[in-house]
Amino acid sequence: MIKSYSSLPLALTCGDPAGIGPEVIESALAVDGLHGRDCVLIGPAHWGAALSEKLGVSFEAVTAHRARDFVAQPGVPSINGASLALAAMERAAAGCREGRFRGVVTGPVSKHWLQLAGFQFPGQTEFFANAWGGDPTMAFVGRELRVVLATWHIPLRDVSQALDAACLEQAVRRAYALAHQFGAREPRIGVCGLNPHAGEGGILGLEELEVLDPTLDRLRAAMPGLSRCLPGDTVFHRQRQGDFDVVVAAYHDQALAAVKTLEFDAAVNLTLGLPYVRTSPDHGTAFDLAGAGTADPSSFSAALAVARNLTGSAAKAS
Ligand SMILES: NC(=O)c1ccc[n+]([C@@H]2O[C@H](COP(=O)([O-])OP(=O)(O)OC[C@H]3O[C@@H](n4cnc5c(N)ncnc54)[C@H](O)[C@@H]3O)[C@@H](O)[C@H]2O)c1
Ligand SMILES: N[C@H](C(=O)O)[C@H](O)COP(=O)(O)O
Repeated sequence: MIKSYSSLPLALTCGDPAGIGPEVIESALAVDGLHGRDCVLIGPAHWGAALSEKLGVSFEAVTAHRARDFVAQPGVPSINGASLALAAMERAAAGCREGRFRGVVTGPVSKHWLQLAGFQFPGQTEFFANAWGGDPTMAFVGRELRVVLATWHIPLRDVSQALDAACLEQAVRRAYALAHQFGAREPRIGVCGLNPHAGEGGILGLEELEVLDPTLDRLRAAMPGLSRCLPGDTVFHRQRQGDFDVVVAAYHDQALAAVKTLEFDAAVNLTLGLPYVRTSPDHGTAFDLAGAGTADPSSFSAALAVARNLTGSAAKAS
């Protein structure tokens, strides 16, 4: 009998084993209604075996590429730890392609340490796009905030050039689809300008007048709820008041400063445009906290919930 898609497990990757990934996964699963029984953990043997015994969750062990017996110390990042995190991502990506997993929730990794271990991508978003095919878009969904990024892992000085009509159109279309997916019948999309006060009529920058607003004006025929460029400093305030289903941000920190300030515990990093669902908590490796047992697992729990929502739950909560 062919397994239905929604009966496949979700892969949960450990993230950097010296960061808070392993412990937030453990804490999240301990209070999870399913105890992760619709999931497969991927990470270091000692961690996964203990959790598997405690919660009955399935587990696949991976090792650092060149040090099979490496054991990470919390708070002490290393090339071997990053290599193990990468092995977990590789296993999860391959498992989706092979029809073993229905999606992936990734633990946080350090881009810096991954690069030292030979990783060729700016982040996990680009890694999974390369592994699966597809043209990714970074998005965050929280309690009240939903935001799609037009650009993300690029230096700030390159944003103006990258933010052309095609880039903005893709972000707007994905924001529109995301709003639909989350139940909006006639999506209202608020779009941040690039410059202070959305350029203030050209006094503070010309990108809005020359590129962004003409693109939005063209797209509005098919998407009547699409704004013109709005000042990025107030658009999230307006979203919380209920004006927009999804906001499109021009660049990484325009979105994430708001998201992480207001909803650090609740927001989820969701990669759009890929053939499989991939979510992640909004926080990083927090090496400064690892091992203390105080890391908040809420964003990981939320990432798991969003992945379940988008892929269909595989089992009944106990
Ligand atoms: N999902 C991901 O893979 C992801 C997301 C963001 C950052 N990162 C990576 O993480 C590394 C560290 O990034 P950073 O220092 O900018 O951000 P960070 O999120 O790791 O830490 C920022 C601050 O928030 C605290 N914090 C983070 N998560 C917490 C939690 N669950 N509970 C309580 N406090 C928490 C940390 O102790 C720290 O003070 C970087 O290499 C970055 O690339 C990865
Ligand atoms: N840009 C994300 C954030 O700040 O939360 C984060 O770095 C994760 O990116 P990837 O999921 O592509 O690794």
